[in-house]
Amino acid sequence: MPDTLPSPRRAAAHLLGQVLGEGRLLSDALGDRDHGRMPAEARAEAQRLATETLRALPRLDALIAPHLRKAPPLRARNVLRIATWELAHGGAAHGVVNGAVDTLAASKRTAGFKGLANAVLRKIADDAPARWETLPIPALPDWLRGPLVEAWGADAVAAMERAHFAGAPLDLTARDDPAALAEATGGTLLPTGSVRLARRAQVSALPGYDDGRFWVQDAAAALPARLLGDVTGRRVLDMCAAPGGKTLQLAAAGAEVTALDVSEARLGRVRENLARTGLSAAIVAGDALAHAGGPYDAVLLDAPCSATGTIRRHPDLPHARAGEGIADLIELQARMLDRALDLVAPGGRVVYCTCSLLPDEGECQVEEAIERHDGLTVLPAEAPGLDPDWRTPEGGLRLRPDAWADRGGLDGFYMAVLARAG
Ligand SMILES: C[S@@+](CC[C@H](N)C(=O)[O-])C[C@H]1O[C@@H](n2cnc3c(N)ncnc32)[C@H](O)[C@@H]1O
Repeated sequence: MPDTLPSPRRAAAHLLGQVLGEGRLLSDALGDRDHGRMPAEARAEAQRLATETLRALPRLDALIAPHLRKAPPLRARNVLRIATWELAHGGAAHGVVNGAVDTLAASKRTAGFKGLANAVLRKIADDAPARWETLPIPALPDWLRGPLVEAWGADAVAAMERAHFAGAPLDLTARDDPAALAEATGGTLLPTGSVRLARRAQVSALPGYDDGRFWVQDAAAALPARLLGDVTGRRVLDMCAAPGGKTLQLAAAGAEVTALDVSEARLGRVRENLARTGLSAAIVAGDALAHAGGPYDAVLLDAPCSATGTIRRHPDLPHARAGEGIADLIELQARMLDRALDLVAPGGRVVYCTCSLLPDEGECQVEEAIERHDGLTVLPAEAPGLDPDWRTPEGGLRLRPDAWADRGGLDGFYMAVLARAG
């Protein structure tokens, strides 16, 4: 990027190029130094444009395609996609078209497409808002759709795709008083104890942020720590802790927490979160497979996974990835679960969880662990507000994005409470 700071539209086009051209996750591209130089508001707007464009990509391409004889290169196509999203969502034609033309003009590589963009976008502006709702809900790519249809059926996957397209509300976990947080923020207190805000909000401007009264955490992601029950004074290992949502919950509930993670950089986020909330935990940087502490009264293993349960928030994921690496993650999850069972004291509990929609990273891991370990049992999951529909045959909980559709959905998650023989 040049010395002058890019407009949010140009920065959004760059982010799209990183995801669709380079196969990078948006969260990684957002961490690039050049992006970090932009003012916070422009950064947030660029992220919003890139995220919503990725969420709607097939619809946008369907609106653009009839007006093109030949697809322009990716950079120019991404500018057209962003502008089309804006036009379909109430953007004034004049401003959006000029913005797209300026974005193309800012780079030698795209300047030649100014005239094309001007002509195409003017035509799209005429009918995009009316046609938008008539277009199909974007489908997941085949690499993910196939296994999900096999696991959950075609109707369930269609419902998940609707949930992905609808996006996610903003969920908060209260440090100490969920009802007071709901009142202060104008949010809804969910049956499981999270506070849900229907509208987008600048998190750091919400009441109680500076005093550390809450942290952002999806309602599904807030459940695994709750499944450990009363942890007051208990030694708990949070085995894959960063950025720390579950560490904060455990510390707020009175546990003596060890927050372990292999990523020193990500542990920086845990430190920041602990400092803001005034909570404490022992932070350990290291590989969970080599961790030699303990024994612990309980272990929470939020294992690295495909993150396919978070597509509502991260619609870049199915575009940046094509299922590569999942087999390695499944093997790592099994080894980590074995390690967690070694580190917990006899009679202690291990909560295993992943934010994945794939049974291979959830239900199957627990079934296979039970076959590998004599005396290992699955305890019934207990926490306020659990829906009976979430319970699975092997004793865990399966949460899908299409759950709680009338309340705004949930991230996809799997979790189970395992007890080592005493
Ligand atoms: C799903 S995220 C954890 C989210 C976290 N529990 C929370 O609630 O904020 C998975 C984490 O596993 C960490 N990780 C990956 N491999 C690891 C390993 N071998 N040992 C320890 N941590 C690891 C990653 O750095 C990442 O922070």
